[in-house]
Amino acid sequence: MIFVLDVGNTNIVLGVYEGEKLKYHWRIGTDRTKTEDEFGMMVKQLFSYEGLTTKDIDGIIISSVVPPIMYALEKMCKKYFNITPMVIGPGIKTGLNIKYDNPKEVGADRIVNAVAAIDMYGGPLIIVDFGTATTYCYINEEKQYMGGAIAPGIGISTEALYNRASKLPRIEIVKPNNIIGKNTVSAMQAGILYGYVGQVEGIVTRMKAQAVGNPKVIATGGLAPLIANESTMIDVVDPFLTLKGLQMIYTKNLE
Ligand SMILES: Nc1ncnc2c1ncn2[C@@H]1O[C@H](COP(=O)(O)OP(=O)(O)O)[C@@H](O)[C@H]1O
Ligand SMILES: CC(C)(COP(=O)(O)O)[C@@H](O)C(=O)NCCC(=O)O
Ligand SMILES: [K+]
Repeated sequence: MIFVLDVGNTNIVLGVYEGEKLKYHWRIGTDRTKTEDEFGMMVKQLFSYEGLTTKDIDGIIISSVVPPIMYALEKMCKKYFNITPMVIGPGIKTGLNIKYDNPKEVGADRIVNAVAAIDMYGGPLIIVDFGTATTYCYINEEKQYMGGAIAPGIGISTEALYNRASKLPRIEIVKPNNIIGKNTVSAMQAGILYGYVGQVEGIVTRMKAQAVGNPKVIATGGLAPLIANESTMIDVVDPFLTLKGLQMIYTKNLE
């Protein structure tokens, strides 16, 4: 079995694949202060809850957009699994043709998502990832990664709102009963949810206007289901797109 880790700015999503099947998955906070031993104990506990041990794992692959956490994570892999992990970056084949000014600048999560989505859905594609940031990636009909857009994510935008406006509370991001809010909480929920739906529709419409063919729109990330429920523009929600891409890239790099 292989162990895959997707390190985002808010959460680390971990998975165990047996062949092409995702057998287990977990989500933990991206704590930049944790040591290799703390990560090791956390992983051991998650594993043991499922009856797994570190000895069941033959290989590890990590994608990260948080460089400061990598020292502890890589050390954890060596100490507790006795495995040097593959890390998405220089030296790892992805097969992706990247048309960014500087291809090295593209976030590893965006690359991994693109690899998985191209394999599963072909091109053209628009991938929307609702993470700390909301990213939009356009993949053309020739399966080239053309670039995209990066916007502040739903969670951090909501945080900015209550941090900067004294009378606005911290709220849960859920669908309100009405677009016309009758109290502060539901007015904020309406603004955030429908504001985001509008952003997605606005950006996707503009990207589609430039695209050749009709790109399929794939959504992933923590809050994807909530937004997808409110919009007909999202064709597929795939919460495990990044984990799938990691499994595929691992296999590609074994030969
Ligand atoms: N299952 C969930 N339910 C509700 N909110 C979530 C869930 N998972 C993540 N979030 C929220 O979505 C935002 C992005 O999370 P995530 O997709 O894990 O981001 P990243 O990949 O940047 O770490 C965060 O604000 C987080 O609090
Ligand atoms: C845009 C991101 C911050 C998204 O990260 P996330 O929301 O998943 O934590 C990340 O992909 C990143 O740091 N990218 C580098 C810049 C770029 O892709 O152009
Ligand atoms: K992510």
